[in-house]
Amino acid sequence: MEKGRTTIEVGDDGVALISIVNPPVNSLSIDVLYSLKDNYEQALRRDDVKAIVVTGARGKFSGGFDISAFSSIQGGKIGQPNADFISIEIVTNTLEGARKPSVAAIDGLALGGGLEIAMACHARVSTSNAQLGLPELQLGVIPGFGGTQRLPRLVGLTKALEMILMSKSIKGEEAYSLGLVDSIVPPDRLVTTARRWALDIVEFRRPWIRSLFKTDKLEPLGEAREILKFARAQAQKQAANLQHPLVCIDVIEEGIVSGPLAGLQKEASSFQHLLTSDTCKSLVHVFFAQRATSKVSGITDLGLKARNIRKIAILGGGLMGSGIATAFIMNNYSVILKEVNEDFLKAGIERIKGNLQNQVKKGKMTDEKFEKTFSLLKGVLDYESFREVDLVIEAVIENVSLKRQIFYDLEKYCPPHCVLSSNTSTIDLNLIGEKTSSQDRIVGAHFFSPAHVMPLLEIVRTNKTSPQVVVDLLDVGKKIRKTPVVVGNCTGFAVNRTFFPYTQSALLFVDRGLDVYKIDHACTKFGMPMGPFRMIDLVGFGVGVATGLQYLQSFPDRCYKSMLMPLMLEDKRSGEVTLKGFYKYDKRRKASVDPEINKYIEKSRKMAGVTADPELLKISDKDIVEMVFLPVVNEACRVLDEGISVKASDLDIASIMGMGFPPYRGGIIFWADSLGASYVYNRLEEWKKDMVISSSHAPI
Ligand SMILES: C[C@H](O)CC(=O)SCCNC(=O)CCNC(=O)[C@H](O)C(C)(C)COP(=O)(O)OP(=O)(O)OC[C@H]1O[C@@H](n2cnc3c(N)ncnc32)[C@H](O)[C@@H]1OP(=O)(O)O
Repeated sequence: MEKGRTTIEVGDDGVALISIVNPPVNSLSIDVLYSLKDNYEQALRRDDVKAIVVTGARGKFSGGFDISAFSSIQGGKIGQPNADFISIEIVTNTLEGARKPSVAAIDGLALGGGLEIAMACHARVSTSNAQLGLPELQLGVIPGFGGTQRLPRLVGLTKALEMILMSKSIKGEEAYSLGLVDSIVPPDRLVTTARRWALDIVEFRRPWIRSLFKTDKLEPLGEAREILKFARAQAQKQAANLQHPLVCIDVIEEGIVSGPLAGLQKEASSFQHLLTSDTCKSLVHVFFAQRATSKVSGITDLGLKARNIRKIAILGGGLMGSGIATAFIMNNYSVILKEVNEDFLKAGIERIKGNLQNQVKKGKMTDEKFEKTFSLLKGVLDYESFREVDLVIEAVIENVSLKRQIFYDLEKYCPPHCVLSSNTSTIDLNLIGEKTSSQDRIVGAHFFSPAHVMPLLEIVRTNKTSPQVVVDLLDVGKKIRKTPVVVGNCTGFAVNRTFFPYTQSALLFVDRGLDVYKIDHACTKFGMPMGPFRMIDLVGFGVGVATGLQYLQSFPDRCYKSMLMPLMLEDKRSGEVTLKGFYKYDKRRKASVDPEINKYIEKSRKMAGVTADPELLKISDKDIVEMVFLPVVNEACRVLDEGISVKASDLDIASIMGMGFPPYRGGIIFWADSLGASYVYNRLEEWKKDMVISSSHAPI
């Protein structure tokens, strides 16, 4: 692979154009940074150079420090970069401190270290579409090349904190209005404008600004301290387990209180320290694992090109179908929604309209865009208009014979190139396609609810699904901004199957004496958005019991048959929809504990023939988390062993995006690896001995 570098080209106007060249995103490898320093020094030495313009090759300024180097540093393959040297010697002394002015010409990306280089230049010219930001916190580190010091001085503390703590990037236009860039120009005039700007600085027609020493945008000290205090409280509230946002705030504060040079020193040492933290290792793993999901051996390496899929038909306008339709129209696809009668169709269309109206309410969609998006939807009651569709997604209720009939009909009405997919979350696709001779184009497109919000798309292939169909769906998934994982066919597929022990073990431990709310609390403290019981309430007991039955049929050897949910269902407690489940809910759906559940628990224990073990009441949150998640790890290993998932990292992404597993723990398998295989094995063996699991009563 070619090494990253920068190039230098001196024009007749006396401007040296230094370009960052390191495809695909012009990341800043150590080679690039040293080459940047060399070329700057050359420009400063040469008498024919009056000023410098820095830009990125092929319309991208830079995507920031080379993240692949993070893994190499963490794995000990290469030494730690000297952040002090890069930030102070290269970025501050050589670039910002140069005795010739420089201007950044920004197109495409200026992220992380990329924006930090641009901020060290004496002015910035940008295109309106450029994307500027400091997303380092997403990787478990903080900006390390001066970003914590220069951004607040360019845009003010409040905006800088918002951009850094939320890893929020902004477009060129907004950057201009904030003062982060000095001018917006079309791409074809970018470099010429930047050259002219640099010469104007030489000729004193424009100011020569060193952003590190700007003070006009900084709030007065007292006010700044209040803003930082608020930011600290917010950071702790949002992710109590994370340290690096707090470190970042400390570093920013240091610069404000003790001056920018002290701030730079603290930033460099903190960056260096965080680079080898567990959080950074996990988040870097997640970054690459997410990108690896769309590289599927034996499918995406065959040289197949995705076909142009434009017309989509969706069967079923229930919660899932309407969510899926929303996801497609929001990404400019024409969608036909089919229902069985006028009333259902109307309800489905209303749901989709409601989803879009929510976007408008949240300020994410204009009224005009709403009208345009909604007009992409067409409701129908028959298959006539299916003759031209490229992709069908069936999202009707989980009933095998109904689905079988639907696919039989689809084969008759849809054109032969049309991809026939099902959104089933559990049913074997071979059964669904049994009556057809189109099994090569039958595939699972399993979305997660709410489908227009949740980022994961599980693409399920059977032994007969053609690679072309998978390639097509991968492409469509990307276009509707989903992260796809390609998996094999079995009950529950990869994601739900891996996670079914999450609720199973929780139910088992409640029968054995653990407290429902203590389990949920331990899981949320670990970083889950909600514990298993709150999740069951949200999904609804009806679905919970039905899927439990499916697992019982497919995996009878390892299903725990708790009576707790069926008992509660008998009393019409079925979760959040009935305002009563494991929790009780007020009208605004706020959950609170409900002592009434104890009577069901007692009954359930009795039916299981067990008495509560008082020892279990004393166990730590760490033990609870392991008791709930290690069985999930065990199932994940089975899923890998059977080839349902081909890469462990796919399950990491699925656990994060489908189940809310905390990304800063790297995903279910990455987390298990951090504990070690023998530790996981020994703990599971321990519990197996302690708890002889009865299987004599009705399923969950
Ligand atoms: C000291 C400094 O303060 C520290 C830093 O700068 S840390 C780095 C800060 N920068 C970032 O976090 C940006 C990370 N990258 C991104 O968000 C996105 O990749 C992007 C917005 C740049 C481009 O997105 P998109 O066009 O969808 O393409 P995407 O598939 O993500 O990336 C394209 C390729 O570039 C790679 N890539 C992207 N950013 C990279 C980076 N900073 N370093 C190394 N590789 C990078 C990806 O791994 C991917 O490689 P692949 O094709 O082999 O899978």
